[in-house]
Amino acid sequence: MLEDLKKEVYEANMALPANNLVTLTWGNVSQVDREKGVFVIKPSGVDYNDLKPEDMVVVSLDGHVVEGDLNPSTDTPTHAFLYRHWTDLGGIVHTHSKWAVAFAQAGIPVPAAGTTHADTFYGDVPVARRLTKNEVDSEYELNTGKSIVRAFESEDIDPKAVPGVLTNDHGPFTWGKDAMDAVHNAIVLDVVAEIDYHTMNLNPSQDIHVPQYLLDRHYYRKHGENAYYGQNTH
Ligand SMILES: O=C(CO)[C@@H](O)[C@@H](O)COP(=O)(O)O
Repeated sequence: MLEDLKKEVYEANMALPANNLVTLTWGNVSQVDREKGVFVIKPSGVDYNDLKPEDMVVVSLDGHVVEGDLNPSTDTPTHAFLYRHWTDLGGIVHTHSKWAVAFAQAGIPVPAAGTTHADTFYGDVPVARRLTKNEVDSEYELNTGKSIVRAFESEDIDPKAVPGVLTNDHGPFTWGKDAMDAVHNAIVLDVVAEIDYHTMNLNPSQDIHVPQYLLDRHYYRKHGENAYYGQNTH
């Protein structure tokens, strides 16, 4: 069952090493089928060179394996919580991409510093707070999902407008309308984190945030009913 979705999720997973977003096996992609109430995710710890579409694991939205011979990604409870909580999400990516992890480990949001950022993220990419020992010792991955949602709700950030987060001490999660869209956002996040790192070092005393009018212009020329970037017409 779900052979087309497994193929799509496999291809999205393979796009991670192709875009230098993963080292070894440190990443995972999933995509949900809302009608069937399941999502498909990469198996845990399998070398990308050995990965096959049929290895993808089908999981229910409450996080139980429905189909597949391999253990699903260890981050499955995080994906499941995000799909349950944010019902518009179609695909989720987690990586340990280097520049985003550097910001995550420093506990610093990726600032909305220029139009490269504004094209994809309508504001800073926030950091979900460090988990407590109790949260890590019991249901670590579920609590990671909860900490992500809390970061957005406490700062009143719309997850559709800012489709990514840094989990403190761990790394980035991004999402989108489907798995490939979430991969696109993971690529952008690592690029803008690298650019921001250099911008901050070149001029440490400057507030590097892009002005609101440029943030608006760049975000909305790619998103919403008045988008005109690329082949959009209205
Ligand atoms: O950080 C970790 C494991 O410690 C995971 O996020 C990462 O390596 C990906 O794990 P999976 O291979 O998807 O189980």
